[in-house]
Amino acid sequence: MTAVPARGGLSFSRVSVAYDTSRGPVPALSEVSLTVAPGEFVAVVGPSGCGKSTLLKLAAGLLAPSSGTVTAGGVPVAGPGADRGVIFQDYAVFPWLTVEQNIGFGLTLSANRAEAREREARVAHYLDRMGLAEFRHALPKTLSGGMKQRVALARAYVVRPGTLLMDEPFGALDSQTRLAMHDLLLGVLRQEGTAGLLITHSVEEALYLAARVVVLSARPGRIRAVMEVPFGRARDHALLASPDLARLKGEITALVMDEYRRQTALDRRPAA
Ligand SMILES: Nc1ncnc2c1ncn2[C@@H]1O[C@H](COP(=O)(O)OP(=O)(O)OP(=O)(O)O)[C@@H](O)[C@H]1O
Repeated sequence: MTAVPARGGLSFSRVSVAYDTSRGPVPALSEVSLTVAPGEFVAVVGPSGCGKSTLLKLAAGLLAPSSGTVTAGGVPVAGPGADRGVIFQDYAVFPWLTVEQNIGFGLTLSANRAEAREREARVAHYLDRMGLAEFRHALPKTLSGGMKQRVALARAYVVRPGTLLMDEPFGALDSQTRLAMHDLLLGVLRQEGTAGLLITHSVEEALYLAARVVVLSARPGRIRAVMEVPFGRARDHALLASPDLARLKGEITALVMDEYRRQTALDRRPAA
């Protein structure tokens, strides 16, 4: 197969975020510098509350940094854009649209006749791959949580964004569906040359999907470690039983637990 061009990509340069609250500023990220190359998929792990979602919101253009710069595809992020597909953990689907209309939503506006045919084919492809073909005319309220999340994933994939931004997108899925969705994502990344940033609590998921795993420190999140994942691009389920994966999982889990303990100690400190 001819290699597809690598697309998308992100750059965070010395990015800090402090949220304004009634109790004063809450620092969430501190001096984070990270590059996701075009076509590269990077996972971020770290203790709860360390700033992972904040990092993703910056890339999505839903939040501006207090200092530092964020670019997507080489362009400064000034807000949300079609070049970035965002998937959150909470099945963000439109309740008044059918499954099929939800999946095709991002394609509707630009459709001329040739595009409309292409659009239908793409929507049908993802309805099928997500196991949702039978439910194409169903409204989201009639679907399980896991099915709604598959609709949200399909809606992001179908528009072929250069960069996918994913915040715990597989957390609510049963373990078999999760594995199937991992493989589908790997296929999308390979076929479309898509770059991405994945936030996950699962070190194993991070290692199975990503080229690099970033460990964030206790709040305010700093980069504690960046681990290269030495498994190449072709991943399969045999990897999950490999000693190499187990060793890396152990190393990364130890770092996350170390930061978790620091975070817990910080949270117990009386407010100044
Ligand atoms: N809108 C907000 N206003 C004030 N503080 C916020 C806001 N959003 C997040 N925070 C705080 O910023 C810190 C980082 O939050 P963030 O959601 O990025 O962490 P996280 O690593 O994604 O957490 P989790 O793994 O639990 O989802 C937390 O202390 C959180 O309470």
